[in-house]
Amino acid sequence: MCNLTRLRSMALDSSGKQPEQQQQQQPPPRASTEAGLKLRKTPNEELEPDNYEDLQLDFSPVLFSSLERYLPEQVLNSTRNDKARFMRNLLLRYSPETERIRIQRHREYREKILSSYQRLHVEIYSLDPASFFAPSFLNALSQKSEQGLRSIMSQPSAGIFTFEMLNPRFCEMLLAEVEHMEKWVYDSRTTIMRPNTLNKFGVVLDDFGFESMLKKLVDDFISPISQVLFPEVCGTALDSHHGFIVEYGKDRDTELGFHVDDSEVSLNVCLGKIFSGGDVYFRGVRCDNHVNSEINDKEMYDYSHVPGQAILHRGRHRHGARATVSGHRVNLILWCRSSSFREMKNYQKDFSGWCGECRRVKTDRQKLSIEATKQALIKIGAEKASKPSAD
Ligand SMILES: O=C(O)CCC(=O)C(=O)O
Ligand SMILES: [Fe+2]
Repeated sequence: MCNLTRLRSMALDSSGKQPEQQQQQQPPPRASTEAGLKLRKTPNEELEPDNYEDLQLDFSPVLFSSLERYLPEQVLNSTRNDKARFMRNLLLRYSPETERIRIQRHREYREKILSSYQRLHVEIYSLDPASFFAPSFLNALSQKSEQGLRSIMSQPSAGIFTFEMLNPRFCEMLLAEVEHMEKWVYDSRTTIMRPNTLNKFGVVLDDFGFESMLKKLVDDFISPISQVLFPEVCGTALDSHHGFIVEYGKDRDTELGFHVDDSEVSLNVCLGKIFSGGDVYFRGVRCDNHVNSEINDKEMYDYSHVPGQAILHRGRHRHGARATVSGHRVNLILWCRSSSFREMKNYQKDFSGWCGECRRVKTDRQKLSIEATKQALIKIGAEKASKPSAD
């Protein structure tokens, strides 16, 4: 066992999405609008809510689908856009002032990018598997079987999967696009919104127009793969994401502190360039109650990045990145979330299936109770002590 420095939960600060706890909050059930319409006290369980994922909204689309079940009849009968507008206004009305300002700033930031950023490689904004992916990845997926998928996966440590994923040409184009974005940010004197609370460099791809491409990547590839590799969190599907670039090297971030991601599953792909150092270290999966518990030796795993190669791991798999000692390392990170898992987690008490510490405690308890039963049986003479007697 070794000691652990206190770990941080990475939260978003600029993506326009809510940190985990806030995202799960529902507005007060009797919240009312300016027009005086009241939300239902209980959700309409029979209603099949609309999907809001393709709309530019200030809150998670999943939140809109959940909230729709509380809408009064008068609003339910209107169009999807009208319902979205109604719910957005309601959510804004019940958000704290600081949150409202943050949402407004983020909206203006995206609008500025949309109206004046000129894309360098237009072709990488729509998913094209044949040109994005490495042949081995395409080939494995074309087999449409678990065996085909597992044939390209290495699992060097429990719950960490590595595989060749991206084509070198696609990596080059995305790297060039990122440089082009940074130049635009500098030239236009825009204050860039960073990916999360730990990275001081890097850029959110969703803000720069990659949202629908990344959504398709999650829907068609990462979600089905995760359903096979992580059934405990992806039983249904991954239905939202936060996609960004991290950068390390001289004049950039050097390393990344020990943390867990705000995701069910995280994809981390190295795009290049030439660098040394920058290994990612993993230290076991933990639930909220045990993020700072000790490390078991078996949970220690260090991974060296290779351009084009991906790591897929649980967001709750504690990790950090060591210093990039020379050169420039750039990675594509995709935090993928499942709303159904998050809803379930609210009342799911037993995490022993996936948290290393819950599992250890449960096993210890089982051992103790087996031993206690044995001792009780010995006491009442129903069983002999384990050591055979001399005669
Ligand atoms: O630098 C890396 O490879 C890890 C990045 C990471 O863990 C994150 O951004 O959440
Ligand atoms: Fe991370």
